[in-house]
Amino acid sequence: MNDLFGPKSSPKSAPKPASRRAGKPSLASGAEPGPDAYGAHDIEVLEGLEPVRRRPGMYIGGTDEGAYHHLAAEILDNAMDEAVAGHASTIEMRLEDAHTLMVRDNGRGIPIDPHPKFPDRSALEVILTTLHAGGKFSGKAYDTSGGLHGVGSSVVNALSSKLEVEIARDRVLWRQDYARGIPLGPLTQLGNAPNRRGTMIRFSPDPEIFGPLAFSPARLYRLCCSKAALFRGVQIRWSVEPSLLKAGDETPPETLIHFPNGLADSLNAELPADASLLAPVWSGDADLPQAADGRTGGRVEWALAFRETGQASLESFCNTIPTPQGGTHETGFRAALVKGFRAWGDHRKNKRAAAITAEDILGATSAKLSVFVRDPQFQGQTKEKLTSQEAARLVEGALRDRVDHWLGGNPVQADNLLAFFIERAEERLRRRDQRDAPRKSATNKRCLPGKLTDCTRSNVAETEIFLVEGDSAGGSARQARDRETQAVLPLKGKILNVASASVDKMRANQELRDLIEALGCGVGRDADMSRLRYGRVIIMTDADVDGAHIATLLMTFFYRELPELITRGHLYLARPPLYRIVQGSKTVYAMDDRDRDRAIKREFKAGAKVEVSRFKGLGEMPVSDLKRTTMDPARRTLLKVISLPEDRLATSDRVESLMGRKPELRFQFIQDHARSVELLDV
Ligand SMILES: Nc1ncnc2c1ncn2[C@@H]1O[C@H](COP(=O)(O)OP(=O)(O)OP(=O)(O)O)[C@@H](O)[C@H]1O
Repeated sequence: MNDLFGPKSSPKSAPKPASRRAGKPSLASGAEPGPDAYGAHDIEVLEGLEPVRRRPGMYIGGTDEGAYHHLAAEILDNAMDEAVAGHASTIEMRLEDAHTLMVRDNGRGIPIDPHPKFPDRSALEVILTTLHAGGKFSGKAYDTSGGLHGVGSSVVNALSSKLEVEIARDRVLWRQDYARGIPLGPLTQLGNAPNRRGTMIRFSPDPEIFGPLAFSPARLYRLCCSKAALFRGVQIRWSVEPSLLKAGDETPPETLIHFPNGLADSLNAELPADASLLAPVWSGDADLPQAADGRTGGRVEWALAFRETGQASLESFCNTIPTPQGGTHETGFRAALVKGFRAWGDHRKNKRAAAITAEDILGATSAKLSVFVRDPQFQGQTKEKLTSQEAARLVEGALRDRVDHWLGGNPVQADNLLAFFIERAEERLRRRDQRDAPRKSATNKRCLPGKLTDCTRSNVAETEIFLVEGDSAGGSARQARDRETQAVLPLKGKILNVASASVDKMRANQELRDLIEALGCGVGRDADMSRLRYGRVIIMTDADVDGAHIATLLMTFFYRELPELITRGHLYLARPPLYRIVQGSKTVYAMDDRDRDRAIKREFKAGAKVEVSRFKGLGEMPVSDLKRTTMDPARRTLLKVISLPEDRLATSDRVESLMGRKPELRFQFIQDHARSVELLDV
């Protein structure tokens, strides 16, 4: 076996090993290191703030826009820590020019007395020029701070072409200036400051590190809003030099940001006006158990909006630091919610509640969670994930009781939510079973696509399947459907154009395969209508040009591959509205612009205000509207797709010219008919 560490050349010619006894390595005579030899001289020891400038990514996660704005967050976080500790009430952030930001607080001010370990330097200078210097290690000066590592300010200083700091303490104002982490002079007393206290930092990120990047007013403003929502005891005065706001930028040039109801205020502000909520926003806060030494154990605060439709989200924070990658506080939060709802199910003797998971709840919820804990552990300096083990237990413990109380105090609401989550859980299980079915049983011949949400009734004539455009519309349709008779199959975007595709390409296309499997009756020569699994096949796409295109592709597919679906009258088009028009308690839906204008003129009182909303797509449409206008058999209108026998030849020609392999025919048709197109929705 080769000795991996042994000499590569023959023992005879090998240089003698360097002596270790001398205490200092020596080189064998005549063996001067060549210019390429790797030795001690290659090992650099970076001192002071040099490592930050050489490897900024390690401290701020990179040198991109996110990292650039992370510098602002570091300074703002220090001011927030001062506020959360009860020493500051107002923070000011001003974007003075595209590259210069000023942050000021009215807290205690960074200490300026000489540091005991470095008596010739102020604590301020030590903080700004030394890594791992800070007042948050012991927990004496701050209970639950976002700062932990003692590097934030020094990193900002190292990466700034200039940084000015002013401290107002004991009615005296001090100032020191830095460039790239190096003090430009001593800390100097500027004079008396009888009405001022706290810290002001003005800095400009170094273009040598960040190139041409600049601050984004919108991003900084959002940062201030999200911080202010996390601590109701603080107000943030935001301003930006107005010339930095581009046309159309909705960022206010100056405003006072304050959320007296904390997370609930900010969640409400972010929810779309027409968000269909299953219950009013639920928010609250609770203390975490005290530490053994009697000091505060911290707090947890939450706000939840249970949504019938729309995008689910969970935004979490620890000690005001955003944790986009979640962590242990989220684990505790999820556990408290799921256990709470299952317990409510037990209380209601509803055994089906046992199937609920945290995903079933949070997959239909916009939520915010903020915790304040002592000595938090994060992953890395950018602190994107909380890893403190005890946070899960503390948060779950504090929240569990509150969930129980809330559900018990609002039983009707609790029952509604429970039913909704059970339905989500059962649907998830059904999907899983459908996916696993062919694997579980070799005798099960039918292999239904995983995306299909089937209906339960066995009498085929009474059932229908909705072919919908995309997963988001699929989600809404699943909620709006009648589970017994209506199935939903979401199709991803535009399906293959079968009129111009080869048979092999068609067979390989997953969307078409899913569709064929769901219908169950085969296509082409294999088609057997007696095996069709639904009485009606309904194409339901958005009421816009893309939707019409998808519907056309589907109709072409059926026309070519399963014509009997049309000739026997099984194929339909749903007619979702494009507009909802409301005046007082009256609501009217309109299919298109003309319909809308006519409705406004004829159906509503003239002069009074009407509210018109345009549905961006089926996925955005509130479930109740989708059900009422498009899916409920008692109230909807469907268009039946027909092909008259005498027209078949003409239809076939037209399909070939519009959808087939000869684009020149399509072009000719568009030219011939361009004048008859009145309105194009693009
Ligand atoms: N605005 C401020 N008011 C009072 N003290 C401050 C302020 N900003 C910074 N300090 C003091 O300076 C110390 C160092 O701050 P720095 O930002 O370098 O690190 P940190 O906040 O302790 O930890 P982290 O590196 O995790 O942010 C803080 O611990 C605090 O004692």
